[in-house]
Amino acid sequence: MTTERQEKRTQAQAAEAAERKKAERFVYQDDEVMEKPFDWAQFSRLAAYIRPYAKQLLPVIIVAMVLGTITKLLVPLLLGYAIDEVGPEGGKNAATLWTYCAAIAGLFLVQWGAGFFRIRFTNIIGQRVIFDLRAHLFKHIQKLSFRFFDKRPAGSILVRITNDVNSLQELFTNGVVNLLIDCVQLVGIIAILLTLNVKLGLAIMITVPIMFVLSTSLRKRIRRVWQDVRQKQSRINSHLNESIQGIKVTQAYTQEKDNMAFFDTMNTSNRKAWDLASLMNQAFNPLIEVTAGVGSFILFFYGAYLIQQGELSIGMLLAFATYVGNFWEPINRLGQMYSQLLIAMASSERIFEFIDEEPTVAEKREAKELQSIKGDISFRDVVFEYEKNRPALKGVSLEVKAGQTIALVGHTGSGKSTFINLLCRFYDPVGGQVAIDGTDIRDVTIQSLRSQVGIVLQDTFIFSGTIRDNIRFGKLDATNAEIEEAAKAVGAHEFIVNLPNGYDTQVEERGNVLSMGQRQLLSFARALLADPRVLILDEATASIDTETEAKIQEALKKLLHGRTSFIIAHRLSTIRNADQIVVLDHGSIVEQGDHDELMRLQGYYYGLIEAQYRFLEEVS
Ligand SMILES: Nc1ncnc2c1ncn2[C@@H]1O[C@H](COP(=O)(O)OP(=O)(O)OP(=O)(O)O)[C@@H](O)[C@H]1O
Repeated sequence: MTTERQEKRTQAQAAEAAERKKAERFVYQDDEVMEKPFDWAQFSRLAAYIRPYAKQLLPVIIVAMVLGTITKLLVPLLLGYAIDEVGPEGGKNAATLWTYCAAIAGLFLVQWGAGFFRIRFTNIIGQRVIFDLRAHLFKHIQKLSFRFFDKRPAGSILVRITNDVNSLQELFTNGVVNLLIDCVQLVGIIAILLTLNVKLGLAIMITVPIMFVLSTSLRKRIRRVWQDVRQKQSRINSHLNESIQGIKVTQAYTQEKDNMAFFDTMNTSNRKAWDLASLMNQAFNPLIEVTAGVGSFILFFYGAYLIQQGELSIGMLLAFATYVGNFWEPINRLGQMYSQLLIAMASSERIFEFIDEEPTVAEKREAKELQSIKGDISFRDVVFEYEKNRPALKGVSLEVKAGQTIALVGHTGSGKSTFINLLCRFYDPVGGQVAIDGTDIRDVTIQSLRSQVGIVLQDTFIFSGTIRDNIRFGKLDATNAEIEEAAKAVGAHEFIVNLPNGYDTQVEERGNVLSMGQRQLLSFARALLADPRVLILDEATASIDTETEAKIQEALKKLLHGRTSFIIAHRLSTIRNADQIVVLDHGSIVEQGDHDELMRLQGYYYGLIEAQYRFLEEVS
């Protein structure tokens, strides 16, 4: 029997290990803490977003809140008095009853009106605050430097702008006001209960500590299991995102089955966490009800005794019963609110972490506008490292005359993209200087620099919108005629007019409906329209058909004409036509000159070209 059990256990352990191994393929870091302790400094920072609307809207909310609470507290009292006065001992007539009825109806009306205005105005404030916070965050993120994005996956940035901001929404729309209302209501009820009858009031309050202990200890556990659910859900989301983005690779390597199995594991674990969480929730609510039931039991039992003793009237007992009913509601809600507050604390901490991030490429206070440039570029002993003590450029010096075309070549990781990143000032060098027309690019405004430096990336980014909009991205105020002219100049017009809606054809995000060559031509048109004095081009490595290749070469000639250009070149034809070829290796310029000079040298460049020829011969 024992050996059987042992065998079963070993089998289970083996299965678990296999699952773990499978799960190791995808690692999703749960660096995002779901809850944080309450922090005043952070709360007041959040509250600062309310300030612009406070003067206008807060008075209405406060008046509505106070009116709503007072009327709610008055109703049971009036009910009690009505019963006592009209009852056998009071001896008043039906007219008194009608007066009470009218008064109570009036109170309900006021309560409704107050509730209406309170909800309306808190929602307005909540929405405005979230709108401002999201805008502030997005605006700030747009300004951040590449270093910031190097460290973070796009998904996690997205989560902060969407989920974290949303989790604050509930807090701002209802949370804070409800919290205040509940506190005021609780204090009010306790005061009324003790005033009406101290003995009965105190007797009922015995249940408060029980309720409090139950509520806080259980809620803590419930919070933890819900936290687990959220974490598992967020992992599923990350995996979904990755799976959809990488679906082509998954299908190409026929990994669907494994992928599905992994997803199943995550999905199951999420379901189990959910089951546990909802089970605990279900256990919690009846427990609260039972405790409330104990309160009611004390109320009626002890209340009846006090009536017998002549210390309490029937009306007051009924009033008590209504108050006690209203008593558990805020206590229960306060617990929920507390969880919400802790989640909001974690979210706001993450949001402020981004907002506090300073762009590493900062603009000097005294930065000048870079006037219309000629296009002379110099790199003077430029040193750069992405990570400490791992230089990506080791003292690079280069002089380029306006209008020249420079081909940057070198093995992968030699520093070509880094060179370009520094020229666009996506990063600042740690040593040396990059200058345009003799001016250090750190002394000018980023906007005036980048508006004169155009960049065409290898992986052309196509935004969702029309073809026309995508070209217009180069110059937002371009007319349709200018757009078509640019497209014609680079030879893109022909394929565009053959699309179903010509220039108005909708292309989805990343331009999946367009071929590689078409996307390139589109990005050339975009760059030509922008008409920058300095052009940077990361040439696509993928080979395309010879006809498109010829078109692209033709377009390139147009694009490069009359501007200083830097091309991370992969095509021999582009390299040959360059005025200067700069060969980089391990972050240093190892050779420099035109094609013939470098070939004669039979050095590094010669080796690169030879290797390319050999490769082409082997392939063909
Ligand atoms: N964001 C980054 N963070 C850390 N290191 C980086 C980063 N980008 C590049 N590097 C490192 O800097 C060095 C130079 O990279 P760079 O991208 O400039 O090379 P490259 O010549 O453009 O390569 P490729 O031809 O493959 O694009 C490499 O060692 C690379 O690993």
